[in-house]
Amino acid sequence: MTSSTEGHRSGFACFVGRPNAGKSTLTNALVGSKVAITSSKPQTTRHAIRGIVHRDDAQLVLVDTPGLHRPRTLLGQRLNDIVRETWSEVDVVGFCVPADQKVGPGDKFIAAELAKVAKRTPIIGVITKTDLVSPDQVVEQLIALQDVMEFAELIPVSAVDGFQVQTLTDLLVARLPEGPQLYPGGELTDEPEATLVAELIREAALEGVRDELPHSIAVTVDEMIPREGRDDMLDIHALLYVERPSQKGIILGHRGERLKAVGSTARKHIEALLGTRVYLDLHVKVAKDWQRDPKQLRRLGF
Ligand SMILES: Nc1nc2c(ncn2[C@@H]2O[C@H](COP(=O)(O)OP(=O)(O)OP(=O)(O)O)[C@@H](O)[C@H]2O)c(=O)[nH]1
Repeated sequence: MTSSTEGHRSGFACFVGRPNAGKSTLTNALVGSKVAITSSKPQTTRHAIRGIVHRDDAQLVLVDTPGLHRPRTLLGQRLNDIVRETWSEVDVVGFCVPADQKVGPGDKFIAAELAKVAKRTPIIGVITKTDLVSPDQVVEQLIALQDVMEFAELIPVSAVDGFQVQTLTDLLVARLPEGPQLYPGGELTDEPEATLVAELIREAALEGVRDELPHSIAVTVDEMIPREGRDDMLDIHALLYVERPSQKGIILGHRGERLKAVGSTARKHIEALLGTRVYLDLHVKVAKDWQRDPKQLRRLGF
C-alpha cells in the first residue's frame, strides 16, 4: 500500500508588493470562498494565515507579512528584519506588481530586499490586474520586471477575471516540499462568522507568546451587532479567557499595551475577513482551569 502522503506537497507562501498591488484580492482568488481557521494544531507558523488552498495533491498555506518600509529609523530597520525573516521562513514568495502602473522605486526597493533571500527562497514575479491593460502592456511590464531582479518564474494574472490564477497556484505548489497536510481540510468552510472572528482574535493574542501560553487561551465572541444607524460598522464584543492571573498579565502587557496591540491586529484581520469596519471591544477574564471543566469548555465552543 502506498502512503497517503506520497507525492503530496505542503508548505507556506506569501505575497509581497507595495500597497494596492492586489495581494489580498489575489489571495482570495486563490483560496476561493474558504477562509482559514487555524485553531487546529500544529501551530507551524508564527504568522497570520490568510488562506489555505486545499487540493488532493497539495496544501498551500498563504501567510501575511508585515509591509516593508524604507528604513528611516531603527524601528523601521527592525521591522524590515522581521519581514526578511518571514520571507526566509516560507517556501516561496510571490512578488506582486500591478500591470497598470510603471515599475517604480517602491517596487525596486522591495526587489532589492527580496534579492537577499532569493538564494534560499524562490521568488515568483506576479504581474497583477492584467484585465486593466492591453496584452502589449502586459508584455512590456514583463520585460520591465525582468530588469528589476532575477525571478524563479514570471507570470501575469488577473484576480478579477481569473486569468492564470490556477496556473499561479500550480507554480506555487511546485515550489513546496513534499509533506502531509498541515491543517485538516474541509473544516475551513462553513464556519459561522463568530467562530472565525474568535479564531482571529486568538491568533493575534498568541502572537509572540505561544511558548508561554500554548493552549491556555480561549476566545468567545459574545456579540456582533451592526452599529446603529450605520451599515458599514460592526460592534464586536469578545472575551479572552486565560487560566491563571499570571497569564492575564502576559496578555494585557504593561499598562494593557499588549492587549491593545492584539485588539488592533485582530481588528484588521476581522475587517479583511468580513469586509466591513469593526469596533472590537476585547476583555480578558480568568477562567480557572477551563480546559478541564466540561461546562466551561462547552461555553467556549469546544
Ligand atoms: N481590475 C482589477 N483590480 C484589482 C485586481 N486585484 C486587485 N484589484 C484592486 O486593486 C485594489 C488593491 O487590491 P488589494 O488586493 O487590496 O491590494 P493589496 O496589495 O492587498 O493592498 P494593501 O493591503 O494596501 O497592501 C483594490 O481596489 C482591488 O479591487 C485585479 O486583478 N483586477
